[in-house]
Amino acid sequence: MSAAGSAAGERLHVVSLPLRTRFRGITVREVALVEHDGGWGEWSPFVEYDAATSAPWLACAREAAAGAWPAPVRDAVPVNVTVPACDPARATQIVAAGGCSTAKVKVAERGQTLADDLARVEAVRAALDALGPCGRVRVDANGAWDVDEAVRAIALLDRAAGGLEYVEQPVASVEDLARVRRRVDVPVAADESIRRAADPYRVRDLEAADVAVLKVQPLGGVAACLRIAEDIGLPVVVSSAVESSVGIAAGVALAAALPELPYACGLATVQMLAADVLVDPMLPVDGLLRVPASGSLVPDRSLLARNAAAPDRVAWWAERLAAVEDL
Ligand SMILES: O=C(O)CCC(=O)c1ccccc1C(=O)O
Ligand SMILES: [Mg+2]
Repeated sequence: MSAAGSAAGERLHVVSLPLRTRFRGITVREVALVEHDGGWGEWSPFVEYDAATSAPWLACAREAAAGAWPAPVRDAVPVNVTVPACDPARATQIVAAGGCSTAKVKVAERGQTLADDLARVEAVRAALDALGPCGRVRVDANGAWDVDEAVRAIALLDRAAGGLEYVEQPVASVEDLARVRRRVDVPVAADESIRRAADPYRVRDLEAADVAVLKVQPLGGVAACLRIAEDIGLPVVVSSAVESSVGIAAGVALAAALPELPYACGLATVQMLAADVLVDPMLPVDGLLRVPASGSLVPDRSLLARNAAAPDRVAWWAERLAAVEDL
């Protein structure tokens, strides 16, 4: 069995979900699901994260399991297809299968060149145009460029995309983000500068971004993100950490509760998984994710069993949970 006991009647179920295409250097996404009093939440900090980094992710899972999400103001959330740093032929397939008119393309991956990124973005633009007239392309560099590299790459990618909707985290530091923003016409989105920062509001104070990307787990849950959204004064894109459908439901709850949602959200990532924990997974139809009426979702027992992680991994997650609780 994949369950391990923990504090106060909480149970942890660890599953190992294969990815269809390598992403962030991983081919399997290991996630823990927290069950408490009939409620469920996902706790899935990446395996390399330490206890302190993993703590807000646990707060998000417990908020979900407690059924403590705010009421939605919309019944569907527009989403983007996510294109890993793959070859152009694979990118074409992913966009065609995704059925979303907005694509987010990973760029600046270690070991690849700008020419690789340009070829991928050109393929994505062509695949979107084959789907319909309103295709949008955004790119995410995960902070990999320096300022000069970013300025040059953004100009070329903007051309290859036939216009970029925005560039996400082109450089690592918030100071550099502000420098890039002053040198390019393409809007700049902040991701790591918010979710990994001691102070997410420096992005606002330095006028470093046009868009705030919020991920519910690293930022401590739906209520915490709603507060950040209100205070940061930027349009928000809710994005996933490549979660099972249970984790995606938390992102959907945030996106559904935001007063304004001007951009497609990065919540279609169940498309990247070859297995999931719900019989009816959180997959978009025509670029829209339906907001579930019941809020937090209950995983299917047989899918939990089928995708259960190995016993040594279950033990590792139980220890990890104990380490977060000892903080
Ligand atoms: O936003 C998306 O389209 C998908 C989610 C995504 O890109 C992501 C997933 C896991 C970890 C980091 C990131 C990221 O946005 O950098
Ligand atoms: Mg990002």
